[in-house]
Amino acid sequence: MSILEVQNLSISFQQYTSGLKQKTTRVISSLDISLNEGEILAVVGSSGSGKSLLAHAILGILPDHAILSGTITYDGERLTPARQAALRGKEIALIPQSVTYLDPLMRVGAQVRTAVRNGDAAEKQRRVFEQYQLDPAVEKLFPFQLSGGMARRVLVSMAMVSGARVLIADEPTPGLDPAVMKEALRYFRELADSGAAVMLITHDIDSATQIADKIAVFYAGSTVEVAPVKDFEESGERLRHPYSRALWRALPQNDFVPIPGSQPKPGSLPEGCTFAPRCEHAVAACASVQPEMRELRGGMVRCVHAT
Ligand SMILES: Nc1ncnc2c1ncn2[C@@H]1O[C@H](COP(=O)(O)OP(=O)(O)OP(=O)(O)O)[C@@H](O)[C@H]1O
Ligand code: NI
Repeated sequence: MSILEVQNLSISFQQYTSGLKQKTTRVISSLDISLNEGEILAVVGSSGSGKSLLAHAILGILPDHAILSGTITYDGERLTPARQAALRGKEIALIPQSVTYLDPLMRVGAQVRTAVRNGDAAEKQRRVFEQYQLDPAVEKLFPFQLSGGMARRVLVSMAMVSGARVLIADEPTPGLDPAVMKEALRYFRELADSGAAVMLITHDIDSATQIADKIAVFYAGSTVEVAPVKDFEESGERLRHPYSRALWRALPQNDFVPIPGSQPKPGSLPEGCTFAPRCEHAVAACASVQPEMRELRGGMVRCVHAT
């Protein structure tokens, strides 16, 4: 059952260009996504495609100058800013992409303990530190005294002790050593198997295919495809969107063929399909109308040609 639904989400930023002139730049457009209990949805896509902004929109932590439209529902009820504040870190937890989200003035053991909702906080914090190979002495340290990898393990620990029903992990693994990374991924799987919904934002398609149930592919501020993980196999011929196939084929273990061109920047998005300028199947119509997301073979795709 779906626990979190994002419908027709768009996000823009209003920025001053020169003097008092304002410019509105749309960074996410008409994005739909849903998270199911018991499932891991991996979100992949290149840098700047809008993955972190989606996470921040769900948590209600976008910067003040962000303009948001569309609806986000949690447990069948619309998420308002007040509800987001009440659920944040409790029912909906984030492992942020940046370690600057730790409170600089609070010892890290105490920070992790504040995230515990049920049971013995001290005991849970000690156990989770052990699980992620953090020495008991780390408890007493402040964030600035941690290495990048340690800070990341503290962030993962905080989310893990929260007992949240929805976990959004934004690039949780870079800088972790392979053993700790494997442990974290295994734990995401366990969380999902115990009924939570997990959104794993990652550049690492390989890890995503190992633990996710579905993969959403982002491109230039929206999803171009949502596919069951089994479609990411062999040469990717079961994938629905030309960009997903290109992304899959560009991996070193596949053909290692790069995609010519680059993702358009917000503010200079093409009129029609955002991928059309790089797509070998593009026809005139692709350049004029942005395709709608539609269901196809047990997944979703935003391409008029996909069959
Ligand atoms: N506060 C902001 N003001 C203006 N533009 C922003 C702001 N935050 C993000 N953006 C723009 O929104 C777009 C999406 O950013 P986002 O951080 O969501 O990308 P991402 O997919 O998470 O990338 P990465 O993989 O590098 O983390 C980028 O073009 C970024 O420059
Ligand atoms: Ni990001």
